[in-house]
Amino acid sequence: MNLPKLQSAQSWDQLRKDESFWEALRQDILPQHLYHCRWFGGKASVVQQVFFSQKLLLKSGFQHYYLLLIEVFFRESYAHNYFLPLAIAESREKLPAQAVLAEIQLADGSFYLIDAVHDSGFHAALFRKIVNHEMLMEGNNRVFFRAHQELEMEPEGFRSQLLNAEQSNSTLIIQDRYYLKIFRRLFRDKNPDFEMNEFLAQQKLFENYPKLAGLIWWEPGPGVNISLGLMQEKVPNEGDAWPWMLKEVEQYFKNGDLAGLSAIDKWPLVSPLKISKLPAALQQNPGLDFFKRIRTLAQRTAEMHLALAAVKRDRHFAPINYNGDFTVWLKNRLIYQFDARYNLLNKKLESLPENARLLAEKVLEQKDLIINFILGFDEEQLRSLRIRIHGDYHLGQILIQGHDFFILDYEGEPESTIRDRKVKQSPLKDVAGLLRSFHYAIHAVQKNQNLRSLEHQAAGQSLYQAISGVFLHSYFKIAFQQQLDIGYRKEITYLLHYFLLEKAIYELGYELNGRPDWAIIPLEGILDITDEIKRHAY
Ligand SMILES: Nc1ncnc2c1ncn2[C@@H]1O[C@H](COP(=O)(O)OP(=O)(O)O)[C@@H](O)[C@H]1O
Ligand SMILES: O=P(O)(O)O[C@H]1O[C@H](CO)[C@@H](O[C@H]2O[C@H](CO)[C@@H](O)[C@H](O)[C@H]2O)[C@H](O)[C@H]1O
Repeated sequence: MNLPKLQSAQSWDQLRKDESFWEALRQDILPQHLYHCRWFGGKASVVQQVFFSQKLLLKSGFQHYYLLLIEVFFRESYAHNYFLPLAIAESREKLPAQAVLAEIQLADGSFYLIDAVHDSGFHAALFRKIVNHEMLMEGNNRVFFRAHQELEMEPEGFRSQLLNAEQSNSTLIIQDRYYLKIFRRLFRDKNPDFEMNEFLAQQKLFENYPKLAGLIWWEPGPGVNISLGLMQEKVPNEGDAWPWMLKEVEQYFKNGDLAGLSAIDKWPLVSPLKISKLPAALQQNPGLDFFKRIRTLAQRTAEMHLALAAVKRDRHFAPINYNGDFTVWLKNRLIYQFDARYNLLNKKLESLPENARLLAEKVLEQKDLIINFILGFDEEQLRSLRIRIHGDYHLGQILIQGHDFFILDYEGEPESTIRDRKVKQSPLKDVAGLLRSFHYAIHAVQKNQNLRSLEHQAAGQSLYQAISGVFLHSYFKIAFQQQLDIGYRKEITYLLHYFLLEKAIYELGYELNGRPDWAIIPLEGILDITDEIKRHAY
């Protein structure tokens, strides 16, 4: 690849002085470079201008790095802020192409200008600064590094690596003990992941999340906290719960007496079910051990919510009632989202495979029912409380450790603004997220293995209602015993229907934009839920 070239008469550590260098970087290099970055969320838009809103020099021994806050303006009249740390490298041999911005000729030599997350010296510098509680400062412009436990640099040398996952952030694994998540898209506010982890760490009521080890944030002026980094202890694990569930579902279809499993009576989507009441065929396959694990997952979910609901004094976390403002916000947001999805679906209809197109047409026919249901939300009918929730709860956010589960990534729904992600919601919204994820896993296996017979579909439905039922039974039991206010029975059913529909609509957009061959799953989900809504005649 032909790299752009930049030059300066200054050395790397004095480069601040050379305005023309930064102008060239801002105007000629960054607008193109951003499109190669995984974390850049504006790929579907056209970059018009890039500005540096802040620039600080980070020194660590003889190494120098520049920390940049960049503001990207799009032709579509909106803007994003990102964090871009810069380093120089003498060679680009071991670097992935997207790590390198330009070749640069400076007073102290020729280098490659790179994203500093690819430089292990930068990892060590960040960690050292966290360990020592350091601060970078130029006037009122400050970056804080704070450890949340006793940390030390390992004497026999520092080890780190950049996690190579499809991510919207950059994660460093440090000394194989800590995960340092560096937020790339920035907001003039605490990131919810940062805020929720700080809260859970102070409060010590919930155990099954990665323990907080350190934080990094930027204060460009008094009272402004821009979260830059969140460091947590590594949770030893056997992978996340998504592949685990896929494997269980695959086994289920492989081992199963399909005739018996598909003959099981159907029951409503959100009914709790005691393990001992499971039909015999399901007690054998996938088996009681599997359902006990689902019970543990429900317990951890309820414990997370109990911890998030426990503090009354902190206004960011104190549980609150439903009110008119919330209802207006919820309806507007969901109607807007549904409209956008409806139009997108119409636009993509012809390009969808035959089976997806048939489902899409059915979903399009449900437009009035869906809109009426969304607009029917009435806070006067609701007695339960709203709390801070996980917000993007699915099987991929849960790590498996032995027979237990750890819950990660409290950043909230990626498409929402930071303010929207912090709005207090029913904890049942998270529960609905996970129920959708169970549905996803079953349908993903059916899709990948082409298990499309009526028997396979009915056996899939039996499994889905059993997993959901066992999860709900256990979650409700703990919620009722420990006074987590999720509402009276009818309210719970209504809220679960509402959030199942909301999540499936969200997923439809996510899939149509990112992986259209998966769109069939939320389409099926929406149709299941609209059937239930019709049965309840809300
Ligand atoms: N503390 C941790 N312990 C073990 N694995 C972790 C930890 N934090 C993150 N991971 C791994 O990194 C992946 C991405 O982390 P996550 O917080 O979900 O980042 P992102 O918000 O960018 O998706 C997780 O799915 C998990 O596999
Ligand atoms: O990347 P994030 O963890 O923030 O979540 C986004 O990507 C998820 C896909 O990986 C998406 O989840 C959807 O697909 C999952 C299976 O891949 C499934 O378990 C979820 O239920 C389904 O919503 C998630 O919605 C999106 O925010």
